[in-house]
Amino acid sequence: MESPPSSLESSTQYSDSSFISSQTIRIFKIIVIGEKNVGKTCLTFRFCGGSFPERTEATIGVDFRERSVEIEGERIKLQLWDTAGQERFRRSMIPHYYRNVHAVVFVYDVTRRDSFLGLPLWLEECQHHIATQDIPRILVGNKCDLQDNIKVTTQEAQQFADTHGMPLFETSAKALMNSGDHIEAIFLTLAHKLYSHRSMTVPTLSHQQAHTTIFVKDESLSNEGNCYC
Ligand SMILES: Nc1nc2c(ncn2[C@@H]2O[C@H](COP(=O)(O)OP(=O)(O)OP(=O)(O)O)[C@@H](O)[C@H]2O)c(=O)[nH]1
Ligand SMILES: [Mg+2]
Repeated sequence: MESPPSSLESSTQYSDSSFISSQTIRIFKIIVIGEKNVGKTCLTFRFCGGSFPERTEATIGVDFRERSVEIEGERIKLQLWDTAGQERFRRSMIPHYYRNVHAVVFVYDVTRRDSFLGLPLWLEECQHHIATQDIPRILVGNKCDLQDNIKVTTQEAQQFADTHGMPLFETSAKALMNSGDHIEAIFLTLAHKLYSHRSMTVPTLSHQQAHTTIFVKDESLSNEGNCYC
């Protein structure tokens, strides 16, 4: 599979184009994984696009989103891999998801117990495909705006997170949580972890905004004719 495009949806841009042409920038690959419909696309869109998408469709293969942030005076690029939750849309992509990954975001839906109870399988998959187990990982419970329908308590989620050595964030891609932008804070926390953890330095290619989807070839998708991976 080709490398993902270097420049995608982002709410942050450089203002000085001379800076872009003369600098390199560290790029961090972050995969966002979890059951279908937990809100992976909405969370990544919200962080990179700034808003809650009106409408989403099941992710097929992977969508790339990217955002530059400044940490302690250094501009770094977070490349978010918004992965497919549905088995048939992700099966053949799994090795690509995990290759050279720098951080993992596990997402569950606080209104769906199955998405929480399935987390051990996602961790197992991750463990199976990543050689180094010390990369930053975080757990995100999404859809906290649906307060009357919460099926996973903070306590049990925290216990699970503690057991697996991950910080837990409960949030909503839809609503503003607390006073500030909670989603922003979650990804920036991860960015700080990455900044002081490990890195990959590659030249920056472009500052144009774009958005690209890679479709996955899967025999079970009888009507999906195009494959670009
Ligand atoms: N109320 C509420 N709905 C949400 C939230 N996040 C996502 N949704 C809704 O949940 C549904 C699924 O969201 P997606 O972001 O497409 O889910 P996904 O995890 O990317 O799903 P797959 O791509 O199939 O794996 C959509 O109808 C969203 O509008 C949230 O924070 N609150
Ligand atoms: Mg999706």
